[in-house]
Amino acid sequence: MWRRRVGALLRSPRTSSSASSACQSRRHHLLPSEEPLALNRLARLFTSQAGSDGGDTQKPFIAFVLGGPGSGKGTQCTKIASDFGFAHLSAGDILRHEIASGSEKGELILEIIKEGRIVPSEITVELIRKAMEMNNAKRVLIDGFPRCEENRIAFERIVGTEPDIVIFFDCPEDEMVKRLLGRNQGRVDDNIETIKKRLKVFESLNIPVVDYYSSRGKVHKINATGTADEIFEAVRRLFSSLRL
Ligand SMILES: Nc1ncnc2c1ncn2[C@@H]1O[C@H](COP(=O)(O)OP(=O)(O)O)[C@@H](O)[C@H]1O
Ligand SMILES: Nc1ccn([C@@H]2O[C@H](COP(=O)(O)OP(=O)(O)O)[C@@H](O)[C@H]2O)c(=O)n1
Ligand SMILES: [Mg+2]
Repeated sequence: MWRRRVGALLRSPRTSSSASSACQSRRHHLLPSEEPLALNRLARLFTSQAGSDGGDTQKPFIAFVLGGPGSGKGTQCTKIASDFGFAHLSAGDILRHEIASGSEKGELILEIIKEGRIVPSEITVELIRKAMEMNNAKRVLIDGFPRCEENRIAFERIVGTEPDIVIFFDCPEDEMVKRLLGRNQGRVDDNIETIKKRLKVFESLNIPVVDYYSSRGKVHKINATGTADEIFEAVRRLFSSLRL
C-alpha cells in the first residue's frame, strides 16, 4: 500500500519540534479541534479503499516542482501537463481556491499569503491530499510544494509517500522580480514589498528542501532563464527520459 496505514498515522507524532519551528512561529497552527476531524476522514478513506481493492492502491508518479516566486513553475507545469499527461496541482491555486470559498480557513490563508509567509502545513497538505484523491491521476505535478521542511515532513506523514522526482527551476532574483511585477493577475502578493518577503522565505526555507532532495539524488535542476519555450526544451528532454 503506497499510503501509510491509518494506525501508523495515528501513532506518529504530529510534527517533530524541529520541523514545526523550521517554517515559522506556530501562531497559525491548525486549530487543535480540526485534527481529529481530518484523521477521521482519513480513516474513512482507508476503510473504503481496503474494501474496494483489497487495501492496495497504485502509487501515482509524483513530481514536486520547485523554484523561486516567478521562476516559471506554473508556466512550465501547464506545458508538462499537456504534453506528458500529468495532473497539475498548484499549491498556490489550491490555497487561493480555499480563500475564494469564503471559509474561515480561507481568511487565515489570505492573511498569510498577503504577508508572503507559509500557510500551516496541515492545512496545505490536507487540501493537496483531497485534490489528489479527487483527481486520482497516475502522474501528478505538485507545483510550489513543499515550501519548507515542515511542508515536506507533513506530506510524508499525511500522504505517506515521497516524490519520485523534484524539478527545480533555477532563476536569478532580478529576473523573478521582473516577471512577478509583470504577471498582472491581480494577486495580493505580487507587489514589491511582499515579493521581497517571498524571496527571503524562498532562500531561508525552500532552498533547504531542495538541498534535502538533492542529497537523496532526486533533484533535476533546470536553468529557468530564456523564453518559456526554450526552458521547456530542457524540461521536455528530462520528461522524455523518465520511465513513466
Ligand atoms: N521564461 C519566461 N520568460 C519571461 N516571462 C515568463 C517566463 N516564464 C513565465 N513567465 C511569466 O512570468 C510570470 C511568472 O510565471 P509563473 O509561471 O506564474 O511563475 P511561478 O509559478 O514560478 O511564480 C508570468 O506572468 C509568466 O507569464
Ligand atoms: N506550499 C505552499 C505554497 C504556497 N503558499 C502560499 O501561497 C503563496 C503563493 O504561492 P504560489 O505557489 O502560487 O506562488 P508562485 O511561486 O507561483 O508565485 C506563497 O507565497 C505562500 O504564501 C504556502 O503557504 N505554501
Ligand atoms: Mg505559480
